[in-house]
Amino acid sequence: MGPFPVWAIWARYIPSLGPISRSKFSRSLAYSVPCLSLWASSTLTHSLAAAAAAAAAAGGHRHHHPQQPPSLHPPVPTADPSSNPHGQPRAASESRSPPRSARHRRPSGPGSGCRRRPPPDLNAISILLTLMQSDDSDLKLRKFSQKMVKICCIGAGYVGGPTMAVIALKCPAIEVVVVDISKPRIDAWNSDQLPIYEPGLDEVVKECRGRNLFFSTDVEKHVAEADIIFVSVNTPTKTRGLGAGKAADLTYWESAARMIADVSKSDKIVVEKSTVPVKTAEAIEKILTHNSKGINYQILSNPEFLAEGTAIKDLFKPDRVLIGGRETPEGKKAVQALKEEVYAHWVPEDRIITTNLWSAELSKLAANAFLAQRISSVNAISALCEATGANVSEVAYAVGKDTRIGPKFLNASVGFGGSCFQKDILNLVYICECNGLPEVANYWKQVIKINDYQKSRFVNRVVSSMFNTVSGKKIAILGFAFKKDTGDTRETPAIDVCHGLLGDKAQISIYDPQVTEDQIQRDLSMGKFDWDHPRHLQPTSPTAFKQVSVVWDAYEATKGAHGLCILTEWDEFKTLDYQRIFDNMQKPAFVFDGRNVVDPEKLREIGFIVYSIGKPLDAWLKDMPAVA
Ligand SMILES: NC(=O)c1ccc[n+]([C@@H]2O[C@H](COP(=O)([O-])OP(=O)(O)OC[C@H]3O[C@@H](n4cnc5c(N)ncnc54)[C@H](O)[C@@H]3O)[C@@H](O)[C@H]2O)c1
Ligand SMILES: O=c1ccn([C@@H]2O[C@H](COP(=O)(O)OP(=O)(O)O[C@H]3O[C@H](CO)[C@@H](O)[C@H](O)[C@H]3O)[C@@H](O)[C@H]2O)c(=O)[nH]1
Repeated sequence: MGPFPVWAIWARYIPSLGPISRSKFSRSLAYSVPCLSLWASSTLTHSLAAAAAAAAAAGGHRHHHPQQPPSLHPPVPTADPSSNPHGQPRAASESRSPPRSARHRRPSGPGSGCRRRPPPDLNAISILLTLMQSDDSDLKLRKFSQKMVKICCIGAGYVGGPTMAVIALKCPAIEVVVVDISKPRIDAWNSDQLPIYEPGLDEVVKECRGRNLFFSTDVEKHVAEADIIFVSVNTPTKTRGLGAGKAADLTYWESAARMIADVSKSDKIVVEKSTVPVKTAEAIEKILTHNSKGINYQILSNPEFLAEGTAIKDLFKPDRVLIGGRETPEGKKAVQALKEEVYAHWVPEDRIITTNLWSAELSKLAANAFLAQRISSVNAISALCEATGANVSEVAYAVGKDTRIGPKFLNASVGFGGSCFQKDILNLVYICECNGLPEVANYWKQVIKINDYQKSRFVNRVVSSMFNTVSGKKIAILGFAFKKDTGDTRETPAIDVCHGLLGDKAQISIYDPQVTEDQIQRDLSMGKFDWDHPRHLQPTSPTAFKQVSVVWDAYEATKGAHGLCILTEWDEFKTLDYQRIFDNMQKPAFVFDGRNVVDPEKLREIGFIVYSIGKPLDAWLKDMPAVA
């Protein structure tokens, strides 16, 4: 099969979006082998052995794929400037540092934003040190280098990019190609300015790119050549039809599976990296085997547990790697192959867990539900703290000291955000409902309800404290990303807080060190769940919010403001000159700390009226209703 333009691939494999070649699909159904022969561990081993021989002949394990187009290797200087996705194809320049002087200029127009990167931190330094030490571990692992395995990852996003970069780093004998339908995103991966900001990522990519790590839009070619295919595409919440607002939309997964079936000529291990509903592997298996043309596929579930902002650290030292497969001899061999060929290169044996497929798929949803539940638990307690005079930090500390509970993930906040928690819990809720378990569904729904309550409670505090109206008042928003150390704004609580304030006609001035004006305007105008589609498919309203301005400096954002809201826990917000901020604000000057990053007592000494989530209330706030 010859090379295919990216858009053609898209149209071809998504029935609802383009003219899929249905006749072709029926044909392949007709000629597919009706009975899937045994998973060819032998066949795969043969192909691996053949590749190994080729690699040996090529003279070493730092193999460059002979067919790798040369254009993949040199950095591509610019990406589509209009691409600043909501976690989707993002212009390379967007998360990067403008010259210092430029930071004082307000960005205007789509894609004009350049954000500075925080100075190198200890985390990045420790990653560099690990990189320097990795030569040593490579030596230990040369035994694997006799085999040349080729990996292709479909989806060059927050998961596909970093995970594959780390696999390439830790497994120099494996060639890893990350493919995507988005050209701007691939261009950015091939440039000096990567499409996502993640501490330590640049160093890892620089080490491997062009050696055994490649980024390409030639999806079909690399899928056809791969032994192991990771699928790390979007799995958004459905917005229409059956299960709308809850169920996972598997359009992108299905299109990837159909494409794999169509272009494969050799046996494959297909790995679910995306977070998917339980039993997705069964559906994928059906698509692949009905189109198999005698090719053997093994489907594995290998969910990703990295958190943004610490992705590289998490990938270097995962708490666990989970691999689920069929409990057949062939399934077990595929699990072993992924374990030994890939993860055993750097992950200790006792951290690699193997399970059946459904346990692995469900564990991912369950893990996120448990994590989010902790945050909703502490946030629920934060409301009670405010009502009673208890301090949520003290309560969380005391509770977390119980070794059965533990101290992590007990920071009260304005609410959890990010692309995963809400989506995955909704997915879990839907699965429970489909399995006739409404009580279980309602239990998990409550985690999201408390999260929504926490966000609206915060907005109510702002409005009610400021004489029950913010109409025409300038409110500064410090922090828009869903957490620190990332430029990602997907499901950030800042969106809901801004909508709440805009609903009361506030004038909003936003500063975030990593998020651009274009992105913020897109976020505020996008429909619920629309953000989780590839950029070119995201519907957005063309109108920008005139009451919203985005500035490059916290002092600029707060100048003349009546109140300021801290919505992301960026370290720099701890050390701002709050006296200077106070002097330049309207009086009375309010601080609403949604992340508990400032010391409320110190700020009160300056003269601020301070609200901190779950902390004893300022005398001023005590007289105000908790709910406006
Ligand atoms: N972001 C996280 O921290 C995280 C962590 C663990 C798991 N996950 C899960 O991983 C999956 C991917 O998440 P992400 O944050 O990387 O998303 P993302 O939007 O950043 O990346 C997905 C990429 O897939 C591409 N894509 C979609 N369909 C494609 C196709 N048919 N062929 C080729 N490319 C295609 C898109 O263009 C996009 O670049 C989701 O299921 C998510 O729930 C995310
Ligand atoms: O004590 C806490 C911890 C987190 N948060 C908030 O919770 C959200 C999610 O944070 P975090 O879990 O650190 O980031 P994610 O990148 O969303 O990672 C989660 O979602 C990923 C996608 O599935 C999983 O892979 C990770 O294991 C899981 O931690 C953010 O808004 C945080 O500010 C709190 O409010 N309080």
